[in-house]
Amino acid sequence: MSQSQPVTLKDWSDLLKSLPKADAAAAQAARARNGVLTKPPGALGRLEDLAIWYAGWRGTDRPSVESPQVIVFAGNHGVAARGVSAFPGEVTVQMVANFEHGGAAINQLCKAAGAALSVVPLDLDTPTADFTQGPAMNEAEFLAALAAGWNAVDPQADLLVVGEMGIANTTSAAAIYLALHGGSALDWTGLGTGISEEALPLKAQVVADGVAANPGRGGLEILANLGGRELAAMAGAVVRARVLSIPVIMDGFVCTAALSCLARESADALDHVVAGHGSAEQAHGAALAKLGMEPLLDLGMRLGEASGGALAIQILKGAVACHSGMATFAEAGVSEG
Ligand SMILES: O=C(O)c1ccc[n+]([C@@H]2O[C@H](COP(=O)([O-])O)[C@@H](O)[C@H]2O)c1
Ligand SMILES: Cc1cc2nc[nH]c2cc1C
Repeated sequence: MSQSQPVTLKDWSDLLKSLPKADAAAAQAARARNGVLTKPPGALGRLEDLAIWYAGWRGTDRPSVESPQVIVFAGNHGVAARGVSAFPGEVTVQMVANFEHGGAAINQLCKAAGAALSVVPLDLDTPTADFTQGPAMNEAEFLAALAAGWNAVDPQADLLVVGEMGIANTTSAAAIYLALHGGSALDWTGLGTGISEEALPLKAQVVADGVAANPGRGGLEILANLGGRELAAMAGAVVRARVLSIPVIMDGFVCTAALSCLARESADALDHVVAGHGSAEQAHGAALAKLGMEPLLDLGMRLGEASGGALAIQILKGAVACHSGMATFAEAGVSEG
């Protein structure tokens, strides 16, 4: 589908309200095929619905996963200066170099999954503003980050995983959840890269201050005010994937925060997205529940950098391989129950 790139905030908001739907006929045909494959009905559990979901978005009842793309967006946060992370802000740029040299977990997980990795650093020399003092990004900065996400998607990919790197961005994510869902700052604040339990109240106070300083409650508004460039870019990439009919696996706590802002703008915005894994960050389960999503994996991971999403590619590949490659009862001469 040729959808021109949104430019203004109104373009983004209009597009979110008129997103393309899955191919219902392809999904129906895939459901019928699933019903005659050589297995007891339902015996492949969630893999069955996963394959049908993928078929609907790819527009064919026997799809395959050949060209997954993983994108890691990186951004720096003004709020890092508040002492909310166990690591200093310079680790963001250092880890980007590590991604580029192949030394990070995500490099190995992409290799293992047969996925292409794109690394997109976003103005790392210019951290976003400290959101306890006002919006993290102005409109121009926010639009540039959304556009960077849009442009990073390979139109030839048949699956997209988005993830991020950004010291202090679990503070940003917690503030987004508080703004979206309410409750108390402590409900949404966790240990991130591994701050001490003693440091948690200070982090929660920064989260509360950020939400108090930024009263807007629209999804894009919250993303601009409390997010960061890498969060906005993940959102931009996921919208582009939707118009290209590329299904998406999302990563953990930070990724889910960014995409939850899209769901606030439009209830069906994440229909082409599944949750790759449940992060160990304590509020991720509640955040996924708000989206009505269950993660594919739950391995106690809390790394970010798209790692949980990249690992989940292998689950999706398994689901789609069974769906498209298995024999039917008729083909195999197996008696149905
Ligand atoms: O997304 C998650 O589930 C997640 C949970 C904990 C930490 N992270 C990663 O750790 C960094 C943010 O942690 P922090 O403590 O600096 O806010 C950032 O680079 C994230 O990719 C990510
Ligand atoms: C070393 C390190 C690696 C990461 N990868 C994603 N977030 C990260 C945060 C740190 C601190």
